[in-house]
Order: sequence, then C-alpha cells, then structure tokens
Amino acid sequence: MISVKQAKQIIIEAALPKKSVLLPLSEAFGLVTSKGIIATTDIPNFAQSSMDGYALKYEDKGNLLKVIGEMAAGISEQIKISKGEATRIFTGAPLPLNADTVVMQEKIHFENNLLIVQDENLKQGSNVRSKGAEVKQGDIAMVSGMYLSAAAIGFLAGIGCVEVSVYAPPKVAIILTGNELQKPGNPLEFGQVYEANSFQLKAALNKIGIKNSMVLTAEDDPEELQKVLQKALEVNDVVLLNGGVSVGDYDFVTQAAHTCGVEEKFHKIKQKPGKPLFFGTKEDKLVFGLPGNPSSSLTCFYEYVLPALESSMGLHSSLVEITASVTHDYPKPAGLTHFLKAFYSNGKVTPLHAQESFRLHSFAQANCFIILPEESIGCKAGAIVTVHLLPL
Ligand SMILES: Nc1nc2c(c(=O)[nH]1)N[C@H]1C(S)=C(S)[C@@H](COP(=O)(O)OP(=O)(O)OC[C@H]3O[C@@H](n4cnc5c(N)ncnc54)[C@H](O)[C@@H]3O)O[C@H]1N2
Ligand code: MOO
Repeated sequence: MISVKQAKQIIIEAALPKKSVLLPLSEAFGLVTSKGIIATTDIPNFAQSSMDGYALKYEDKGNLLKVIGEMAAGISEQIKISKGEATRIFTGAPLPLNADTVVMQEKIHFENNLLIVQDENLKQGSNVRSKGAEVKQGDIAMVSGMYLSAAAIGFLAGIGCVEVSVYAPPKVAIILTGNELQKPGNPLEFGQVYEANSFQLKAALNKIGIKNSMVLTAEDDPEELQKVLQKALEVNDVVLLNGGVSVGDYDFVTQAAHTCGVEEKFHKIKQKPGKPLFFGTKEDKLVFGLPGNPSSSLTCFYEYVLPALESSMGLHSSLVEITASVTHDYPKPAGLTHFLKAFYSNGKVTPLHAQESFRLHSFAQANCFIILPEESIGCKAGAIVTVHLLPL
C-alpha cells in the first residue's frame, strides 16, 4: 500500500494532456482560454456619451449655444456641430462631429431657447467614452489561461467575440459494477441497493463543466466488465469504474483493467475511506477504480480524480486547503490517513456524526474534509487541523 502523498504524485505525473477546442461563447462559461484573444475592432467603436445631456465643443462651454439636433443611442446618421452649437444627446449615443464633451442635463439651463452650461467641474472629454477605451483593434483583449467567469463571457461578447478557444473538458465514462444495484424509482428487491454513485459523480463532473458523461453498467462478470471497459476506453479520456475493486470473489476491476491493456500504477492507498482505490493508464487515458461504497467513491473523486481533470482543463484546483481549529476530539489509530466528513465555518471545523463509508448522510451535510495524517492518532478539540474545502 502506498501513502496518500505518493498516490497524488503518481496521478500528477500521469497528467492528462490538455486539448484545445473552439467553442461558441455561449458554451464556454467555467472553462479556461487556451489561446489569447485579439480584439478585431475598437470598443467602443465611436466616441460615446456616458450621460443624458448635451454634446458641445469644450471651448464653447462659456457661450450661449444653439441646439441643432439630437443624438440618440443607435442613431445611424452623423450630425456636425460648428462653433456656438450643441446637440441633445443620450447615454450610449455617438458624439456629433466636432463635439468633445457632454454636459449632464441636470447642469444646464435655457435662456431664450439657447443653452447655458452651469457645470464648474466640466472638463474637456467629460462624460465621453473615447473610441477604443475598452479595447483597441489588434490589442490582446484576453490572454491564454484565463478563467471564463460570467463577467469574462460578457466582456468577450461586448467586444464582438462569437467563439473562443478553450481547454476541452475531458470525456469521462462512469462504469457501474454490481448485480445488487437498482435504479432509484424502482422498488428494492431483497439484497438490492439504490444506485447512487453515478448520480453524485455526474453532479460533481457537471460542476466543473464536464457534461453528458457516459454511464455504463456491467454485471459482476469478468468478461462483461472487460467488454464494457474496452468500449469506454475507445471514446473517453477518463474512466471511473465503481465497485468491484476490493478482494472479494466478485471484484473483477483490476483483472478487467489488466486484460484491457491498462497499466496499473497503484492499487490500495493507506487511507480511510477509499483504501482499495485503483489507478492505471492506457496510453494517455486515465482509469480510476473507485471503491463501491458511495462515500469512498466520492471522497476518492474529490481527492484524486478532480485534480487530474482540473489540471487538464487549465483550472486551478477547486479543493482548497486551509487550516482550522477542530471543535471536538476525534481519536483514530495510526496507520491510515483519514478524510473526515466535516463542516467548516468561521475558522472552526466540526467532524460530522456518520463517517462510515457506506453512508452519505453526513457527507450530504459536509462542506469539507478534515485530513488526519497517516501517523496521527487523531485530534483533540482546539487543535489546528488541515481542511480541504469541497467545491459544492
Ligand atoms: N476482506 C476485505 N474486504 C473488504 C476490504 C478489504 O480490505 N478486505 N475493503 C473494504 C473497503 S475499505 C471497501 S471501500 C470496499 C470496496 O469494495 P468494492 O470496491 O469492491 O465495491 P463493492 O464490493 O462492489 O461495493 C461495496 C459497497 O458499495 C455498494 N455500491 C457499489 N456500487 C454502488 C453504487 N453505484 N451505488 C451505490 N452503492 C454502491 C455495494 O452495494 C456495496 O455495499 O470493500 C471492503 N471489503
Ligand atoms: O475504505 Mo472503504 O472505502 O473504508 O469503505
């Protein structure tokens, strides 16, 4: 058995290659740019008013001005002003030719139908967004490696971008093993359990933009499992097997992986839950044999699978490590690293009641793991412990 640290290192070394893909902007939220983006035009594309008011030549601000027309947002015809003239103008509209300044409508008055500016703070260029103030044509508007937040998507749309090169979300297959699994919605026959792992894994994959993962099932039969794994490997970058990875007579995952040409990198880690985790590679594809117990499966996903997926997508790890003061004693024997389902708030972390790996009740209320290292014999209330905040 290897340590948690060794297992993580082996997975980092087996890094999935980063693949670039061109996607419509509407599908790029949450992904990371794989190429820089060059602005194809000046934005704004014209000198633009940022207020409702009057457009004038700054040098005319002390004169009585004749209002010769109106510039509204979206206007298609240009107006030219001369000395002693101004136009009405609205927010977002282009400035008339020769105007360089906008005075807010609250800061003027009229005498005999002529405009008088009453704004001591008015400067040349006041209330005007200059052409190219956001980006200039030919500028790098966004560098490679940028996370596409909602604001980043809005920014790119605003500079006229329709497609963006991003690191492709890897294709992931989930394989369920176990004759006892029943779909939620059907009555449970004797000996059956509701299938939960594909639901939680799909939810966690969705969270990082990996959608439409394939879910395949295999009875506890070595040949069937081998066929299903072979099929999954043909079209996916990552395969997540569930269950069948331990030492029972019906646990065929390692055997099937070997028969499919998967090179075993490790099997079993000094940890709880998730001790029997299997990891192997086939060419540049990754194969994880997640232990079947739902809590073990999801813990291994967060600690081992997620970082591998995120790194291939250019994402920073969403499993954030902090330290916190633990609120209760939690004794454990030395020998295995424990990942305790816990709740973190305001610098304090509380281990939750049910830690058994067949249960998800406490996991459903958890927002973090407390990490108790291999050599530790647990923690005392008030001790500072390592915490991994979960990307919920
Ligand atoms: N003699 C030993 N027995 C076991 C050991 C061991 O070291 N020696 N390790 C135990 C540990 S720890 C774990 S974890 C499990 C892992 O077992 P498997 O990965 O082989 O998983 P299964 O036996 O197929 O299933 C375990 C458990 O999980 C339920 N399960 C499986 N898939 C799903 C699913 N998709 N949704 C919901 N529940 C699922 C399954 O019904 C079992 O109850 O091995 C221990 N045994
Ligand atoms: O390690 Mo198993 O995952 O405890 O139940």
